Amino acid sequence: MPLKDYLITEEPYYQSTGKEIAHFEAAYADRMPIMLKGPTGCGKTRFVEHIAYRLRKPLVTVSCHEDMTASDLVGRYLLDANGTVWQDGPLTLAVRHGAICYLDEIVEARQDTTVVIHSLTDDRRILSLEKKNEVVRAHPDFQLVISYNPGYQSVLKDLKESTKQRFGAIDFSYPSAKLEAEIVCHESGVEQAVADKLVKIAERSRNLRGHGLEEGASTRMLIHVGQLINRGVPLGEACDVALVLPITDDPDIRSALGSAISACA
Ligand SMILES: Nc1ncnc2c1ncn2[C@@H]1O[C@H](COP(=O)(O)OP(=O)(O)OP(=O)(O)O)[C@@H](O)[C@H]1O
Repeated sequence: MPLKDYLITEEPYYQSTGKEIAHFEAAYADRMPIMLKGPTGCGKTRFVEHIAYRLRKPLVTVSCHEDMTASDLVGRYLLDANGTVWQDGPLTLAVRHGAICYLDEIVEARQDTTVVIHSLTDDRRILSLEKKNEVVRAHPDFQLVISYNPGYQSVLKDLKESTKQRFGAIDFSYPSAKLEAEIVCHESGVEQAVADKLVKIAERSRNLRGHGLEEGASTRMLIHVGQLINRGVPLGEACDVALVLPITDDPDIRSALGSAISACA
């Protein structure tokens, strides 16, 4: 099994927040490409890990960035003692061997990269390795999943309509307060009462979105705060280190967050 290192053998902890598991599994039955939409740190990656485990499929994850080229995805010739050898990139690996390929923040990647996925995400289901002069037909189990944060997009940096329209989409947002507190307890080890406070603080920070903050505190940030508290750092200081300072440099917003923290602590 060439992709055995990519199989998730232990069930990743995931709290479902709606019908996302059923919708994904229905889409997977037809290998429909899926886009996970939502803010940073709200559980998209954890969800796809959980789904890959449920479906018993290997998961190949690629974090996209602006310097990423098509070759980083599909592969390239490398020099070795015997001359040049072809090395499959992560996408080609997934296509050949039937993994779920998760392209995180694909909009960050250059246009030539996004175009590579077009022939894979319509009924052709093929990947052209132009440098190798090979066309790879997707394994029947292959599925493409991308993530997309609508908050970050601008006219200059957005997926082309012809890319978007190849995907079904599942919306993610922060979990309800009760669920989010449960997640923070589970992931950081803090008590319920502390997790409840952190979730209240996060809610207040999310209300500042569009009023000086690009995004409010994510579930991931709350877990970081909880982890510091678990190491003996007082709540206010933990919030400073893992929430206020990373999220903004604006003194007014820092002070607004500080007041929210004092009110909830
Ligand atoms: N529904 C959930 N069930 C379990 N854990 C969750 C859930 N939502 C968030 N988490 C926790 O929050 C952390 C951050 O979530 P995750 O890495 O999945 O975010 P993301 O949406 O993929 O972020 P990014 O867009 O920045 O990659 C996870 O490692 C996990 O600990």
